[in-house]
Amino acid sequence: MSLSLRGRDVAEQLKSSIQAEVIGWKNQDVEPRVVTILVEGDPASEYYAKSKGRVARQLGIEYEILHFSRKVSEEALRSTVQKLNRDDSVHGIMIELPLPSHINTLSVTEMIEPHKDVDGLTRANRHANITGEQGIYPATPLAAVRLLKHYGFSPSGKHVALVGFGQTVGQPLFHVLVRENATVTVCHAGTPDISRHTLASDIIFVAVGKAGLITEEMVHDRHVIVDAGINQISGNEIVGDVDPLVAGKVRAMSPTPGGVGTVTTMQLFANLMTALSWQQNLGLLDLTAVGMA
Ligand SMILES: NC(=O)C1=CN([C@@H]2O[C@H](COP(=O)(O)OP(=O)(O)OC[C@H]3O[C@@H](n4cnc5c(N)ncnc54)[C@H](OP(=O)(O)O)[C@@H]3O)[C@@H](O)[C@H]2O)C=CC1
Ligand SMILES: Nc1nc(=O)c2c([nH]1)NC[C@@H]1CN(c3ccc(C(=O)N[C@@H](CCC(=O)O)C(=O)O)cc3)C=[N+]21
Repeated sequence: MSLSLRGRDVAEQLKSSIQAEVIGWKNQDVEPRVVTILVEGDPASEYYAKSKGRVARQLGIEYEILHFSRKVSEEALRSTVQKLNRDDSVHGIMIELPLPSHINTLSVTEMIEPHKDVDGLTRANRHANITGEQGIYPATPLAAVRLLKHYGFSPSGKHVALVGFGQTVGQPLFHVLVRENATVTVCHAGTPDISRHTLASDIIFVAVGKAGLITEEMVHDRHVIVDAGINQISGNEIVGDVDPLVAGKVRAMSPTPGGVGTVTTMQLFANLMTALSWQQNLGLLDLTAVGMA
């Protein structure tokens, strides 16, 4: 029987520690507050913006969605971000991606004050993740590693096959894994024989966005697999990048839904706590200690 790396317990544990921190801030008269910029028209973005709101409520964090029409100008979004940067009652700013094609995404995300950039999207925070300096690192990579470590699997000294080197997950995850002392082989669309690399690895992380990409022939029975992929198939069904048949062939695997995504939402608010300490000049938390709840 293979082990299912479910995210729920991990998220619950993280939730308790965030709740305690929120109470700590409120005792100091700081009301943790985040604002999400949502350009209407992308159903997935609207769904995630709302689900983050539900989690925020459970945590006692104030959460506001600013809605914009699809025709919104780049300048309007940039000036909104600037206004939020200056507002001391706002501790975190999130922009739902993707933005409509007439908007240069980077020109908007770069406006976010790095101390309020809970998604870790800005150049300053991306760079911090590469060098290991103080910063806010992207939530999904932190969530993926947190999930793995929660179940007692350490990437340290292990050979990891990382499949997918995208901006949101794979690329930042590479740096987190190397800092965790893993030896990482990166596979992407240009890699001819991915199975060669997965079969030589101990742990597989996958974040591509292609259902059924990782098949039975690509795994062995000692593999631990963390699947961050999200694919919407037939109507509302969500699946990962790993063929479901693989689950029975490996030592452990994260399910989708119920795996990395569940932890990601909570990790965003853990990032907000990091942002708050940074803003209040109390020094950053140790971001490399993703295994510490
Ligand atoms: N669980 C969660 O909380 C989250 C999940 N996601 C999901 O993670 C996935 C990745 O997202 P993101 O980082 O934005 O990815 P991108 O779309 O930016 O990049 C995709 C990556 O996959 C690679 N790739 C494409 N086709 C193949 C293939 N056939 N074989 C191997 N590699 C391939 C690309 O290669 P190349 O570099 O050569 O083009 C690229 O590196 C998506 O499914 C997304 O929905 C995203 C955010 C949060
Ligand atoms: N800069 C940026 N950062 C992101 O973090 C980011 C992004 N862009 N673009 C879109 C994707 C998508 N994303 C998800 C977050 C949580 C769940 C989640 O909670 N999933 C649950 C529930 C799914 C369901 O309700 O069926 C699960 O997998 O179990 C999913 C997907 C973040 N994204």
